[in-house]
Amino acid sequence: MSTAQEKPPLVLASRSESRKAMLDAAGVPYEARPAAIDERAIERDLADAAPEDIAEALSVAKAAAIAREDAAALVLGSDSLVTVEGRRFDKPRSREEAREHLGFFSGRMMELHSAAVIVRGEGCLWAHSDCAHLLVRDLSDDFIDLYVEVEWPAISHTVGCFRIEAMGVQLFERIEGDQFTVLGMPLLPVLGALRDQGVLQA
Ligand SMILES: Nc1nc2c(ncn2[C@H]2C[C@H](O)[C@@H](COP(=O)(O)OP(=O)(O)OP(=O)(O)O)O2)c(=O)[nH]1
Repeated sequence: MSTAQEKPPLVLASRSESRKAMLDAAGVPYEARPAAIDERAIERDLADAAPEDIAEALSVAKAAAIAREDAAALVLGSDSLVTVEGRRFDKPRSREEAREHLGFFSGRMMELHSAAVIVRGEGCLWAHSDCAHLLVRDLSDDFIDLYVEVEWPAISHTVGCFRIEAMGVQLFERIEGDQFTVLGMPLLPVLGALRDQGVLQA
């Protein structure tokens, strides 16, 4: 007799293909359930907070939204945001906005903050944030036009207007920091927390 499908012990409160790809590649059993939260409203309430605190708060909001629906679930939430010289950038809403963002990034240092949390019921069991530094080279207008034509609409789903695993790598002179943080989630600390929670074999 077939046994009921084992319910994966972990819920990823995200629609992010990048985060799902990281967990899939790492062999982490999970179920993805995107959280419907108003990120912009939360960011407005946290306008003066440090970027890492905003990323952590958004991660908690996503995970808590799912945990409210399923009190037994262990829920992983994550968020990434980009700042350049103190100015925060969300995902571009149009080709034109992507070109504007890239024009501002040119020649400047980008900070990519990625946070992750684990929530069960009302409680946040674990939280972590990390920051990577990406030095954007001087970008010509012709390059920006070509880049946006090639990478749109994929970059409409990414903070910083780039996929590092695709043509986005051409934006940078130097990258300092964890590769997974750049991809959108501090995976190594997440795996450690999942071992502590018994989701993964220690
Ligand atoms: N493929 C790819 N995605 C990246 C890269 N850097 C950042 N991202 C993605 C990861 C996230 O999906 C997105 C950051 O936006 P958010 O943190 O708001 O997550 P998103 O709205 O995608 O999903 P979620 O809110 O978690 O349901 O940017 C990269 O280099 N490559």
